[in-house]
Formats: sequence, structure tokens, C-alpha cells
Amino acid sequence: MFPAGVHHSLPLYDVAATREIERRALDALPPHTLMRRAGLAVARLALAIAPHAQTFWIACGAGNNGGDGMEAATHLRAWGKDVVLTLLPHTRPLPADAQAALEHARSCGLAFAAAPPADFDVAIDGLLGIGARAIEPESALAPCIYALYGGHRPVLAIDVPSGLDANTGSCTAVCVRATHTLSLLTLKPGLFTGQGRDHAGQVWFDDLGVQAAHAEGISPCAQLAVPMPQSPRQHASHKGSFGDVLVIGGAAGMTGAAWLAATAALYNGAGRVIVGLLDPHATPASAPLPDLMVRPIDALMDMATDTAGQSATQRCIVCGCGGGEAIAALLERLLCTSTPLVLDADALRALAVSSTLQDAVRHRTQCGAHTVLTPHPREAALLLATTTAAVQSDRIACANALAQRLRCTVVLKGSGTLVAHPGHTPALLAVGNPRLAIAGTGDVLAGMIGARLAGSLAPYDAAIQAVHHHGTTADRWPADRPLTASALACTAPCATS
Ligand SMILES: NC(=O)C1=CN([C@@H]2O[C@H](COP(=O)(O)OP(=O)(O)OC[C@H]3O[C@@H](n4cnc5c(N)ncnc54)[C@H](O)[C@@H]3O)[C@@H](O)[C@H]2O)[C@@H](O)CC1
Ligand SMILES: Nc1ncnc2c1ncn2[C@@H]1O[C@H](COP(=O)(O)OP(=O)(O)O)[C@@H](O)[C@H]1O
Ligand SMILES: [K+]
Repeated sequence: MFPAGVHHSLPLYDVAATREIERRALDALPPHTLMRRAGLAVARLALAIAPHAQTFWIACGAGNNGGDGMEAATHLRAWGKDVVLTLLPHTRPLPADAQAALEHARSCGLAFAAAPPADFDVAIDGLLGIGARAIEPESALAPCIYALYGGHRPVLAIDVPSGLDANTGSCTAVCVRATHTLSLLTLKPGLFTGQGRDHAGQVWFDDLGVQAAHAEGISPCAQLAVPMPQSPRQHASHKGSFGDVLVIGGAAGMTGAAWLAATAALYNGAGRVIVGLLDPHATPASAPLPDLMVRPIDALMDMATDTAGQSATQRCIVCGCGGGEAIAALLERLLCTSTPLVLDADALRALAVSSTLQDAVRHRTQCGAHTVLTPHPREAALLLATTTAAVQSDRIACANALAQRLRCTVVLKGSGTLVAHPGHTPALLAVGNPRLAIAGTGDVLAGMIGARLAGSLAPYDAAIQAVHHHGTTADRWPADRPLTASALACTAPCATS
């Protein structure tokens, strides 16, 4: 058992895959072994979370998630704790494993209380696991769910917070808000994206000793990603070794967006950063740093579209940050180059309404050129001709669909950012926090990706590394220091992290 998050790259399995792994394990092990292991793991974690707690409320549903809770109860009771067990009313018999757990609990002297305790030190949520359907507000489950987390005590969710969709991280307003979740057998993607991070709290993982042996041939639906460590720079190098980032954007009133992307590219290791602003009145003197080069937009476009004399892989174009409507007219030319491209913001909006530009993106890939799109959910919805709510209701599927449709790398931003790339398992990064929900942080991410592409990283790796740096920097930001996009732009990744 260990905490899952930013330190380990781990496969994520959806419910169908988890059921198959569970079936194989159940076939291979003596009856009830898995649930006994699950119960012990839950009890151990509950005690680790609150070593001095005395009263544990274990809320059990009528499925196997409840069975895990009953097994946990037997251990906590044996360790001298006061255990209050409740069981949701049910009309159908319990599944066989849960029924065995119930009989085991009774044989250990445990009885079921008619109602939740008036007070408790720790609550354990065993109401619903991967068998959950969305809980409607009028559901008979609702009062129990509110009572679980309404006491402001630690809440340990077994496998999945009750009501959360384990595949997508979506839920209704009635869903347990846990402080900790112990994912059993497999790690579920819904714990890390959409609304999952708000409901799961700190996620722990226990494979019950079986996953690796029984997952053979079963593909994960995503990978909880940790980037490859960055290699230190060679001594025998020069500024050309680290590539040029060309930033094209910054229409009138939005020049800040281009400066943010450029600054982030500079701090993230680009050899040179050259900016072409679409605002005709902007002057080179307006650059926030003397390190940034500024060219008239026409000159920069000529430079961007002329790859003679320079290896195209040593350059990257970041396009669209504050680009306004003017960016659309430039995109066709830029898409014809073989230079790696990061398309953000207004470039994405232009792409969404033009099938010609979309064809050009696909064509680039056929020619071996790299394109990275960095939509937030609203931009992804425009590109997929759907609604933002539909994107958020299944972020993994939408990121995959967009990457397949446009045959390029897609970074779907937001809580639990996804990096999808045709032929790769989507990467899910459980980093970042709501302090990033401020204007300009997306421009910073575009620049961070651009610097890595200019440094010749493959697009999937460049995106994962940049999202990880962007998110972990925000996660480590001192609580008493305001996080702004410009401060975030001026952060450099460690060579070995
Ligand atoms: N069988 C085993 O030995 C093991 C089972 N495990 C546990 O088993 C869980 C899955 O068990 P189940 O498949 O029984 O599923 P659940 O325990 O999630 O419960 C499914 C039951 O709840 C009902 N239900 C679903 N949504 C509802 C809603 N919105 N309102 C009211 N009732 C609702 C269903 O009709 C069904 O009766 C896992 O999440 C995990 O906790 C794991 O511990 C591994 C071992
Ligand atoms: N609640 C959140 N949790 C984690 N990351 C977030 C959250 N809100 C925003 N972010 C991150 O902040 C960035 C915002 O990007 P974007 O919406 O494009 O902003 P802008 O267009 O203003 O630059 C993205 O990288 C996104 O993943
Ligand atoms: K649960």
C-alpha cells in the first residue's frame, strides 16, 4: 500500500478492466481471500490516518464495497476500537462475498446499528464502489452520504468515494467527499481527473497482491504519468543546441499572453526566444525582459516559414497566445512548415471553425511534423463540436477523440490534465491546483511545452514534462506568496527532477 500521485508512474484501469482482473484473481485464490485482504488494508490505513481515533463509523452498502467495510470492521474491533457498523436497507440478497463478510463480522460479535452514530472520530465509506450509478438528489442514499462527510472528520473511502464515476471522475451533487481514498486491486482514473480530485482526497493504492499477475493482456485506459528525468546539459553545447522558440500572438490588448509564453520558454531552457506581436502598435521596448528578441510580425513569419539553413527540429513555434482573430490568417502558412507547433487559445478557436486548417494539421503528421494542441475544456468542446459539460463528463475519452481526429498531441487542461497522442496510452497528471485558475497560466504552459519541443523532445514527452513542471511548481508554491502567471513563467525546472 502506498500513496499514489506524483511520484510513481502507474497504470489506470477502468471498471471493465478491473472486473476482468478481479475475475481472474477470484478464480486463482481461495474463496473470500480478496475481500479479506481488502478489509485488512482498509483497517490499516484507517488506523494510520488517525492512530488515536476511538470511534469508527463504517457505512456499508449492499454490494461488495460494503463487504470490504465489514471485513475492515472485524480488524478495527480486534484492535480495541469502537466500531459502529451500518448497512443500507436492501431488497436483494447481498453478493456472495459480501454475505460471507457479513457472517464473518457477526461471528466476531459485531452487530449493525440502526442509525449512524451521533459522533465519530473517523468515517469509512463502504456504500458504493465501482458498481455505483450516479446518485440523484432525492435518493435514499443522500442523507447517509451527507452524514459521512458532514462531521468534518477524516473520511476514508473504500475503493472510490461513493457516487463518483470510477472511469470518468464525474458525479452528481450527491457524492462522498473523502479525505482519503484507498483504491483496491487497480487504480481508477476517475480519482484523478474531472471532479475526482475534489472527492477522493489523498489517494492510496493497494493491489491486494494480485494486479501484476492478473493484468497480463489487459490494457490500462490511461497512465498516471511521471515524466522522465531531464538530462543535464552537455558542457560542449551552445545556444543553438537548445533551439529557438518563436512566439506568434499578442494582438492589441493581449500582448501579455505572448510575453508570458515567451518568458516561460526562456526560463524553461530555450536557446533563443523570438517574439512577433500581432499588435501593430507594440514596440520591442515593451518586452518584459531584455533576453527576449522582438521582430515585426511579417519578419517573424518569414523566419518561421523558412527552414533553410536550420534543422527544423531545433525550432518550435508557439502560436495563438493572445492571437485574436488575426491569427487565423497566419495559421495556414504556419501549418505548412515542418517546424513543431504548439497551438493555443485563439489558434485553437480558428482551427475549430476551419476544416481546411484541420486537414492541414492531419497532413503535417503524415509528413512527420509535430503539432501539440493545448485546449482547456471549452476549447476542446469547440474542436469536438460538443459542449464543455460533455468534455468534462469524460475527459479521457474526449482527449483521445481529439488526438485521433486531428492525429496530433492533445493536452486537455484542467484538474487532472491529460496528454493524448495517437498510439500512446493517454497520460494523466495529478498535479496542479486551483491556484492555477487565473488568467495567463495556460500561456505559460504553452511556452513551457515550446521550449521542450525546441530542445528536440518528442511531443508526448515534452507535454508530460511541461505539465508536470507547471503543476508541481504550483503545488509547491508558498501559501503566503501570491501565484501569478508571470511568476510561474519565471520558474525553471531542475535538471534532474
Ligand atoms: N468481490 C471481491 O472479493 C472484491 C470486491 N471489491 C469491492 O467490490 C466493489 C464492487 O462491488 P459491487 O460490484 O458489488 O458494487 P458496489 O459495492 O459498488 O455496489 C453495487 C450495488 O449498489 C447498487 N447501486 C449502485 N448505484 C446505486 C445508486 N446510485 N443508488 C442506490 N443503489 C445503487 C447496485 O444496484 C448494486 O446492488 C469494489 O468497488 C470493491 O470495493 C474489492 O475489494 C476486491 C475484492
Ligand atoms: N482547478 C485547477 N486545478 C488544476 N489545474 C488548473 C486548475 N484550473 C486551471 N488549471 C491549469 O491552469 C492552466 C489554465 O490554462 P487556460 O485556461 O488556458 O488559461 P489562460 O487562457 O488564461 O492562459 C491550465 O494548465 C490548467 O490545467
Ligand atoms: K466507497
